[in-house]
Amino acid sequence: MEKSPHRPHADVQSALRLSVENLAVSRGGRPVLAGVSFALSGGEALVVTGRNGAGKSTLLRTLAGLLPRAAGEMRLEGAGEEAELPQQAHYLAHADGMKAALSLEENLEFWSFYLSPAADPRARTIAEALAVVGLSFASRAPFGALSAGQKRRAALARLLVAFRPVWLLDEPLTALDKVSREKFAAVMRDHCAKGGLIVAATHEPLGLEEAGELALGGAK
Ligand SMILES: Nc1ncnc2c1ncn2[C@@H]1O[C@H](COP(=O)(O)OP(=O)(O)OP(=O)(O)O)[C@@H](O)[C@H]1O
Repeated sequence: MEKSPHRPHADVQSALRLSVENLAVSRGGRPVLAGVSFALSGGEALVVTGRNGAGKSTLLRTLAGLLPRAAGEMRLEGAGEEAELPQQAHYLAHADGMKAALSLEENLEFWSFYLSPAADPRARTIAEALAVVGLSFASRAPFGALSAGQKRRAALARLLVAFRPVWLLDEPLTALDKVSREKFAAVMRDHCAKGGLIVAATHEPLGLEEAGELALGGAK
């Protein structure tokens, strides 16, 4: 199960490193993950694959600090003083994490402040993030009035309005059309080019051709 993804951007010299060793996680008293090990550095991406129920979401939730480990180690190095992985990571789940009655702008204002209360030059403004995901025209619309793909694009904008070096993405392309998929692939490549790292669970190609792959088979 161990996999070492190769470097998509050899020129990126980043001290950022995420290492996971012998991770085991149980859910509902049943082992879901066992012996999961991988390591990746700034500039790299890891694509997590596996059948339904293999434990992809479980792995991401564990990395995000939302599920306890039964065994194993997870370490993030080189991210600065506040080096705890959950505080350094954006976690994009299946759910979009937005309030239906608030406008897109209001939702992103909340996330920007919540995720990064201090101004950070590496973060995009809300207007910039909405432009990147092609939703400038809907900034005042209530989130609940958006289409499924527009909602997902809004959720992706959340990754941009606060800077976090680690992106944990669960099926990020769900409901996105072809153009939006290509745009988001470029956003992910840009994040890696700037020294960030990505762990993404997916059933379909993400457009990160040089990413490593971790194929989960589920715990025996
Ligand atoms: N809240 C829960 N309580 C108990 N078991 C759970 C819970 N959530 C998930 N599981 C179990 O954990 C296992 C792994 O689920 P997980 O969602 O991580 O799989 P996945 O690989 O992401 O699947 P999919 O491709 O369907 O999204 C499954 O067998 C599932 O039934």
